[in-house]
Amino acid sequence: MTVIEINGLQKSYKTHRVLEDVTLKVEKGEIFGILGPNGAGKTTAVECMSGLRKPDGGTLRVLGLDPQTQRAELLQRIGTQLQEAALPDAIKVAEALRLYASFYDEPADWRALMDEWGLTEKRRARFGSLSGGWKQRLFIALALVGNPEVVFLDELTTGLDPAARRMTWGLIRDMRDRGVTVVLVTHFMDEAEALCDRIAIIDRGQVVHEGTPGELISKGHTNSLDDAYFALTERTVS
Ligand SMILES: Nc1ncnc2c1ncn2[C@@H]1O[C@H](COP(=O)(O)OP(=O)(O)OP(=O)(O)O)[C@@H](O)[C@H]1O
Repeated sequence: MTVIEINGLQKSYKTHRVLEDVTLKVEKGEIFGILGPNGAGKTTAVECMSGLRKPDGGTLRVLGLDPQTQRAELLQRIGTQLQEAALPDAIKVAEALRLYASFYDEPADWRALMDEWGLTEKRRARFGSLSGGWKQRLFIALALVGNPEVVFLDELTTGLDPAARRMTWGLIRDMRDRGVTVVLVTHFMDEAEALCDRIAIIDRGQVVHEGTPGELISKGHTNSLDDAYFALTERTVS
């Protein structure tokens, strides 16, 4: 079942055309990676999918809904990773989960979620006192508190130490195993190779390559996604 269908998506900021013509499909229950260089338009595309930005052209459906005209309904069914600035430093872990659960008509049991994601021991800790890894864990739990069918994660593991990244990968796989569709923007090729069922590489506002990690590696005639990415996008390391 297709959960996200985008055709010819266009978006400009004033005169700067960021998305030229993005076309892609995301299927239910997959981890779908979006890769591409800085400024390629990855975040803009994800923001259009979650209704945060209004596209200038093309068609876009998420769970069969138009993110612009049916945003309220869509927000009840998707989860979006918060940016760090979205939470006040003084809020406690349990308070944040309870607060975000209150935004949804049919939220998950936030106490059970807190437990499942290992956050109970930190329930009285203030957000500002958490390390990066614990903050990410809380962001994942908050993205799931509305019982979403689709979750958007944008550079979730940036800034994490290797152990925290690995732990976060496990959490993302757990999400998929519960049937949640995950859209993951990342700059880490090892992460994309380890986690993603399918990947779209966006460059200069278009999907330039799409496929499973294995398909992209074969297409690039390389042995790793990292090498394939450079071969396929013809970018050189300066
Ligand atoms: N609100 C905005 N107003 C004006 N320009 C913007 C805005 N948001 C993004 N841009 C510009 O649009 C382009 C694409 O940005 P976007 O964040 O979508 O790219 P990205 O692929 O996610 O990049 P990165 O990998 O660096 O996070 C960039 O040139 C950026 O400067």
